[in-house]
Amino acid sequence: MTAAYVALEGGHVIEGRGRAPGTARGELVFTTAYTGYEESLTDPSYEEQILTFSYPLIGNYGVREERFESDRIHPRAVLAKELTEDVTEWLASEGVPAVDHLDTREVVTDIRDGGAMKCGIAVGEDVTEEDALAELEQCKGMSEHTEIGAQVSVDEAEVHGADNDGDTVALVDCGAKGSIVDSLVARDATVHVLPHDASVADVDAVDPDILFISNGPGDPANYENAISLVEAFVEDTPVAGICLGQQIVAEALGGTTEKMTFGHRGVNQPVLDLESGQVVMTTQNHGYTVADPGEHLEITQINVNDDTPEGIDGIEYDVITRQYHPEANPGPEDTLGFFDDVLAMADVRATAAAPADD
Ligand SMILES: NC(=O)CC[C@H](N)C(=O)O
Repeated sequence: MTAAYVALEGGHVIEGRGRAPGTARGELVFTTAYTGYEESLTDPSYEEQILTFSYPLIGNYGVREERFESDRIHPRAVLAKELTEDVTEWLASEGVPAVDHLDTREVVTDIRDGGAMKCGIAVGEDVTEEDALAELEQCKGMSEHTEIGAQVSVDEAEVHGADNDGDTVALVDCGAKGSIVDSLVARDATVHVLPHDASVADVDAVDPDILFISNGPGDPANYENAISLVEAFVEDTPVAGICLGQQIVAEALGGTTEKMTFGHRGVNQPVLDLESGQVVMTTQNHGYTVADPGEHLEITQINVNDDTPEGIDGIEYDVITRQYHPEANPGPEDTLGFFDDVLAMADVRATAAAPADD
């Protein structure tokens, strides 16, 4: 059996069965999602993290590229109770260490008690506990990954839905999931996916109806350029954001963000809409949250479990953001209407700007 050691912050080492070999370090988090492992593993928001699946069997319906959210696996390593051959081969083919046959309840309880924590992993024929501890020793805290946006963003602008007749969206790619682009293109939008460090002139050049800030990994405070784009455009252009995007919009408009203890990761997070009183089930993957929306934004939706902000609207500006993932990959589709609401902001603007018809 291939040896596998998982060293947790504080020095506790857990042994498991080695599946995909290698060494890795990252922030240890867990997801309670029971389906959608292909979407989760290819979600760029998991960059620099080690992902524990609390659901006991991962890989039971194979691996299909059409379900991928990006072109590679983003977590640095994967832990589960049982990984199938299919998913193990996929992880191994991308050099991502994987461990199973360990007590994932113990790992999840440790994270719930201690918070998302640093972790080192060593998997292979000859590895020792010390190899995992050496990885742990070198592990940085999430907010120290100051260039994380560059690791996941496109380098050059891309256009999707070029032949569509609808709105033009400038999507600032801080690690965007593919299904966010697909959801907009399916609603007749032309989406210009711009690098995370796009300038004001780059955004102006596509003359967007909507400025959209994507999801992405790491600490929102490290996305200074995206924050400055929101500041530059919000007075004249409707702004939308998902997950990291909500946090960036809040930072830009005088709000603040903070790190949560262990965050929300799963596909059954209940969210209450404060106006309608309706609760919907949502997909989530975040470790930071908006602490204070500031005076230009109001909270419209909250998490039923812990009251954290899930939806935010602009007070005097056209802004809508969501902390959860309305694109629902994986996850329930209750929230897809968000994309219609975003694009409707452009229509309202156009109607208001049109000359009176009399
Ligand atoms: N999915 C995301 O966009 C995650 C946002 C941010 N990195 C967080 O962990 O809170």
